[in-house]
Amino acid sequence: MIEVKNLVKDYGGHLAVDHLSFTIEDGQIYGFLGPNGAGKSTTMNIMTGYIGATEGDVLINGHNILEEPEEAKKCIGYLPELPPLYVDMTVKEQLYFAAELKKIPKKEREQAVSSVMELAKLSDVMGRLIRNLSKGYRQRVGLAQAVLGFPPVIVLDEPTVGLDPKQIIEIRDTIRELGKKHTVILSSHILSEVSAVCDHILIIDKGRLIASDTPENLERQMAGASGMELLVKAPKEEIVTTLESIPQAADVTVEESGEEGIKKVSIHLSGAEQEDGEDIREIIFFAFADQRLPILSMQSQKASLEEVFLKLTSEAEEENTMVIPETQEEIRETEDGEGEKEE
Ligand SMILES: Nc1ncnc2c1ncn2[C@@H]1O[C@H](COP(=O)(O)OP(=O)(O)OP(=O)(O)O)[C@@H](O)[C@H]1O
Repeated sequence: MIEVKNLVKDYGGHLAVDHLSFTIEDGQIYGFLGPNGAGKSTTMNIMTGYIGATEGDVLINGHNILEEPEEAKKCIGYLPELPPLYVDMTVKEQLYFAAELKKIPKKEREQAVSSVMELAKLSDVMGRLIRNLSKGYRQRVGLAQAVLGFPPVIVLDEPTVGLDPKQIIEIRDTIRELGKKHTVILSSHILSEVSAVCDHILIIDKGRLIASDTPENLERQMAGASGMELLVKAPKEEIVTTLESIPQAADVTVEESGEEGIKKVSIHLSGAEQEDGEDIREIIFFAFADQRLPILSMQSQKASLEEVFLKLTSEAEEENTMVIPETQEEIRETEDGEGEKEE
């Protein structure tokens, strides 16, 4: 289990991570989702002991990454955004070198290296120099390196960035395979990427956690952003009056459909008003039927996960517009985020 408690990273006045807390349970695939600059890499770098935090704690299986870095790091394999590879080494040399750094006992190294080469499908290129490998193969070497020794937790920062569609599918399959026996945390700014492989999604924006749930629950939670579109044969006033009796119909627009006497009705449904088990389609149907107003068509519009993501991140944006830098100095700091640079 990983516990991230009240994590803060301040890059000289620019809060890249802003009091972030979450828990990662064992044996699941977690997606760390957020737009560019949300603070994903910074958080992952802190969680894996690459850089320090300004405030807060990270406990990996009970070991504090700052106080017991060796114990904590033993539990984690990390693929950073730019995998550290020696271009003058062959794939095999690189992996043996990584095995040595990870203190895998000498007699176990051969077995450890060959099993990760098999997992990352590198056996055919084991003798090639890394400088001669394609981006996709380099990524696989980085992944193999992270997985070496099969630590319980695997952290992957944007594992598919820059890969072609075939390579993306291959890496996803490998991640799914890893997820059977390991806790996997991967970051991405692409929603479809995360929803394709993850059991749980953490959405982060401007260094803050704005949602944490299963992909299904996130979609359900957003039922409020869903709506209905109807074609109704009735005058506008009667449509509006009929819909006034339905509390869930929060926002209604009635337009000409193009066909005489038929109106196009768009209903925005308010999630807060919806009760479990009730089907809004039936409620709307009977409301119009009672008034003898024929519905000619009815279509539900469910919020996609993409919309959930956009809505949540834009809500966070709106909240943030309240914080206006006052001095020129603050403006400059906010714009370039310069400060204590860490590599
Ligand atoms: N060493 C640094 N010094 C100053 N600011 C930094 C440094 N590293 C990152 N930042 C800033 O911190 C914020 C978060 O960056 P981070 O790389 O963690 O985001 P991210 O979510 O991983 O984005 P991306 O998907 O673009 O990598 C950004 O505004 C970035 O410019």
